Amino acid sequence: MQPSTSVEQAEISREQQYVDRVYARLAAMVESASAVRREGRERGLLDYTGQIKEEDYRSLFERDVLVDHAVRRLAVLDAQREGLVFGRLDHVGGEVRYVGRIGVRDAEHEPLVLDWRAPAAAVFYQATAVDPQGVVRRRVLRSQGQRVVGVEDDLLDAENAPADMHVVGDGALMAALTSARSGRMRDIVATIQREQDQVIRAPAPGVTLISGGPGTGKTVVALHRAAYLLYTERRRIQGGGVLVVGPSAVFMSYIERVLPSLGEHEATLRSVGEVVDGVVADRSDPFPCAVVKGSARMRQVLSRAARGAVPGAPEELRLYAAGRRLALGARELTAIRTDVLRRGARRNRARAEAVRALLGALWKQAGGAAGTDGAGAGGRPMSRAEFDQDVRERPAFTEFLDAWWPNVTPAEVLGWLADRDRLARVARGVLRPEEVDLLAASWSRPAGAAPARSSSVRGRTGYSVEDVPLLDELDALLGEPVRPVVPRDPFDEDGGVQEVVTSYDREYGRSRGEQTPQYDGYAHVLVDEAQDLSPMQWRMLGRRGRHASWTIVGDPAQSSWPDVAEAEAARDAALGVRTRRTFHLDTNYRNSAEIFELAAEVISTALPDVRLPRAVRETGHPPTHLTTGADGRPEAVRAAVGELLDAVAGTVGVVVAGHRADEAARWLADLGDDAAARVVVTTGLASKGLEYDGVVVVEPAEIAAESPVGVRTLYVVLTRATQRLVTVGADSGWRAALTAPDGKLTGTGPAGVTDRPA
Ligand SMILES: Nc1ncnc2c1ncn2[C@@H]1O[C@H](COP(=O)(O)OP(=O)(O)OP(=O)(O)O)[C@@H](O)[C@H]1O
Repeated sequence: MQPSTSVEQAEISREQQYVDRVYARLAAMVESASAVRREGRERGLLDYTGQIKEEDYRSLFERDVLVDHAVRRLAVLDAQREGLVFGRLDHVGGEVRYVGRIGVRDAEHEPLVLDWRAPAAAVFYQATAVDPQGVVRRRVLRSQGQRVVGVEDDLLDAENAPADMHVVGDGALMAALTSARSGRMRDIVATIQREQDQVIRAPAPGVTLISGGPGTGKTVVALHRAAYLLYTERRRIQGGGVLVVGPSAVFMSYIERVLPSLGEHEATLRSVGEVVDGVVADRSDPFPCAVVKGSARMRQVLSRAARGAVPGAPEELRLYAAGRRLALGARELTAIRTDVLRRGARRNRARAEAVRALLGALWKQAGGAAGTDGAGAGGRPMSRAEFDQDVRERPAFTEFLDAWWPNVTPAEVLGWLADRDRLARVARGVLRPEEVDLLAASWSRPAGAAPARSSSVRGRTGYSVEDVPLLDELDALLGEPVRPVVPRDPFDEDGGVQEVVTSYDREYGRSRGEQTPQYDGYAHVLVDEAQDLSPMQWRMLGRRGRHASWTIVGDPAQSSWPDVAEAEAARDAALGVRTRRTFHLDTNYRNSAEIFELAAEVISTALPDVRLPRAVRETGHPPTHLTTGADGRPEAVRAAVGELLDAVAGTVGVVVAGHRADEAARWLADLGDDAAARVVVTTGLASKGLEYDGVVVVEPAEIAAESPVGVRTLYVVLTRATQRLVTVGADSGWRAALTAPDGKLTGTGPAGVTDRPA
């Protein structure tokens, strides 16, 4: 049973034969789904003239079902070309099963490949040598395209292995972990570990909380869980959809291929700055301002702001009705507005109530309430209904109303708060004066600032990520304006027919790159890097998953949100009383043991009780520290990047404090095409969730100093590298200072570290 090259080649050829058979069958399945789609399209090419006949509707409906089914099928089949079959199980007694990204049956309906998510495939991930669960040998097939290039075996039950069974390969997991990173996350479907599989297959209802240190696979596991739930609960979940929320747009593009590679296209991926439909947040506020905007105290500020008078609104209503001059002054108008909105009414929904209150006040002034001298043109007393009708039709009233109680958008209300005095009034007793200054300044930035007036929340840029939950809160407080109900012809072009051809249109629309609409009532919400969410962000997400099941991924030790208790309270409010299931992952699959040792030392000093994961891989390359002096920084960084480009096959990340990002990009601008393709300059906060084969950390002390919880950000930064880590500092004091309890210098860096002057 010793591995040898020729034995391995023979095993690969044998597997290739099977894999070829599966691809041939897949081609036949694609052809038959394409034929169905063609037929559906042909049925749809009806030449309408005048009225549509009922049988045409039936035909359109059937076409829709056909196209819908065929298109979904093709999307699944098309996505699975690469490495379709990745696993094989040899059971006691000789039965062999193959596991793949999707299930494939032969023409007689016999299974050729089990879908990895099917219950029968679970054993592929769960069986171990201690508990083989009837499996003798587990084999992972490594492929490039449709070609099998390697096999990696685990012998789980030597006693039951037949004499002619070969066991080859060095282990699939190590091969996967040491392979070069491309800048896009890959799925791990072939090498999911047992404890990860338990999280992926946990029951759907309620809340699944996944914690674990850096690199423990939280993100990748959560994404596989989403694919698993879409498979096992397709009916429930497809109705509302899955929302996946991550920290940044860069992170979302880093993970965007994982679900499609698992055959799933149904999830909506949004960074936390893009959760509100149509709002594009293209920057983050500086830390002190972000902390105020994220705080739960903003609820009260916004609630007061949403109830305030519209700037420039008339302070008096004067009109002639019921034979009298009537007038309501500023105090009466304020009292009416306050009263209408006090009862929790949403401003844009409460216009009718405001009108009723105005009419009531005018009627009272006209003496109507006393029933004495309300009189029509001919001296006849006016009824209340006549009075109301009369007032409503007067231009003085309608013009007043449009100016006094217009529909207001969240963007407008946020814009009002750029006025410091107004903000100070609504924030009285809630925010400190210096906090008011920060916010007013952030909203009154001249160019690209949150616009003071716009027609809608949608389609605007210039907001910060921290503004987005505030806009969403205001949207909830203001409500959608009540629209007049226009009766619709159920068969008109824009109504009925559109409904009937939905799938056809959707498919056609997709090919033209159209966006699918956003749903607010998601069936499942997956939140990554949840430790960083502010209370206001939790409220925003809570509105999108009122009836959803949730998967929440986070690591408190990596948190950049200062008030953990406040954020947890907001999270608990968003999740309500749903059942919770918690999982903790303990193995760091990303970092080499040498690199993680340094990161562990840094975080343990700041958070002595932190539960650290175990890094499984040794490379023999401890981190290198370059001390540059004041002027040598650019040259040292360039040299370090050059060395890393030679040392690793994949990506190199250069991580700096926020204020150095532009200058660092300039240092590296002319390193050539290879560097342009593989090197990324990023900041501590922006590197969350990402990974690179080599990492250069520039001035770690500056990253740690960026916020009161900057040491946690530095911990994040020090855990981004898979293979090599270099730090560059003007002096070497940062290590001693960071790892010294109470800020005292210890004089020595962590063990196993190579020091070098640059
Ligand atoms: N079972 C596995 N097989 C192969 N690779 C794995 C496995 N589990 C995790 N990995 C790899 O480990 C790396 C870290 O995974 P991931 O980014 O999901 O970790 P994380 O816990 O979210 O990290 P962080 O908290 O630092 O963002 C990724 O490259 C991932 O593909």
